[in-house]
Amino acid sequence: MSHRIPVTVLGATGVVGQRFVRRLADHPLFRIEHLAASDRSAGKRYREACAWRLDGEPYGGLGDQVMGEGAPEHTLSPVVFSALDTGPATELEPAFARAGALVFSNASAFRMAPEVPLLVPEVNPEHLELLKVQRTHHGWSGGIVTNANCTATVLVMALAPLHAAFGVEAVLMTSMQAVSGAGYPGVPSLDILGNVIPFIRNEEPKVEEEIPKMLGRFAGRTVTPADLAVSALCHRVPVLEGHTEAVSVRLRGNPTLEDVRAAWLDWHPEPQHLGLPSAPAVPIRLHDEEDRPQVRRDVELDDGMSIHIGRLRACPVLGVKFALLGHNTERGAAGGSILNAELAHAKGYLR
Ligand SMILES: NC(=O)C1=CN([C@@H]2O[C@H](COP(=O)(O)OP(=O)(O)OC[C@H]3O[C@@H](n4cnc5c(N)ncnc54)[C@H](OP(=O)(O)O)[C@@H]3O)[C@@H](O)[C@H]2O)C=CC1
Ligand SMILES: N[C@@H](CC(=O)OP(=O)(O)O)C(=O)O
Repeated sequence: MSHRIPVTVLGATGVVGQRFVRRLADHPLFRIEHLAASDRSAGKRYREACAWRLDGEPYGGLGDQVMGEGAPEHTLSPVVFSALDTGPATELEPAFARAGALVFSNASAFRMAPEVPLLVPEVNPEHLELLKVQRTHHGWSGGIVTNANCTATVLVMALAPLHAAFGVEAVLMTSMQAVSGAGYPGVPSLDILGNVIPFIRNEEPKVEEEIPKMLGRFAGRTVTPADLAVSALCHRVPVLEGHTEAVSVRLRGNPTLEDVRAAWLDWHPEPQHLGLPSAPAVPIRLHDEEDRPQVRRDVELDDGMSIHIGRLRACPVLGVKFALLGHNTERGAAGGSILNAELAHAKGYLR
């Protein structure tokens, strides 16, 4: 496996960063060269810089690796996975791209920049070509590819087959989001235990603007956002991992529930055709039981990379409604970013 591409993980101490490290520990295409986070962590061994919070081999076997300074002069690799907070990402991600790295980012800093792909490989693989526009625009040899907000990622995977088959006109989505979405230490236990908090800062506008970009049409140089209305109502609930979403949609032509179900079942997107290592065999798992999907029973299936849909039924207001579930820190973060990098590799952007 010596030909694996060296990578840097920025933000390696955090909730998402640790998941990157676990996934990359035995990845067939990538190997971790550098670990970095803030100045607080630089110079420490990885095991001293943070407490490992995941199952599996602690620290991905890299507990003794000394953490570097998160700047391209110190920790440049051809591929950079960024699990940085948005503030430091705004400065550091372009610095790494300028220095020649292809940065796969989880942060929201550049998601809506017109020249930056906002990528979910099953949904809009062609948007990756924006990298060429980006490189010309900035004169970079590297680049930035972002994944979407975790709530938006799960939602867009459910909407994409419906948009392709019928056209989505309107979406109303109410989320119940896990505490891991707020990073570590996140929401204080005294605030969230036995409680529901009907506010997550900036979450609703992110979902409402990211969905049309991802479903938008790429015409060689730009993405024209899809013409659909999205309304998001976001809530924090006392769940560890997994965002549940109650979704109502209005589709063109008022298809039947059977047509909707067939559109999901007939969806065979590009990552599955390409056999990308992190692509789940079945990206959408449909549940027929009356009380599924459930976080505790379903969200870890397929290493957290598939989404789950159940309770499909008629909506008297918008036409169709269903329950949706996805893993916020895997599909919605680390796993999604690594899948983006696998797609870039398959398309020849990485050697
Ligand atoms: N959690 C989730 O479900 C999702 C998160 N994201 C995004 O991923 C990113 C990481 O989130 P998450 O892991 O939850 O957050 P955490 O708060 O758990 O981790 C933040 C990471 O950023 C590092 N960091 C903080 N300040 C700086 C700085 N000034 N310079 C360099 N590094 C710094 C921290 O390092 P140190 O330990 O040294 O302080 C830590 O490694 C965020 O942009 C978030 O919005 C995206 C989708 C889903
Ligand atoms: N805000 C999301 C997680 C997140 O970090 O989103 P974003 O990457 O858009 O900042 C949540 O709290 O569940």
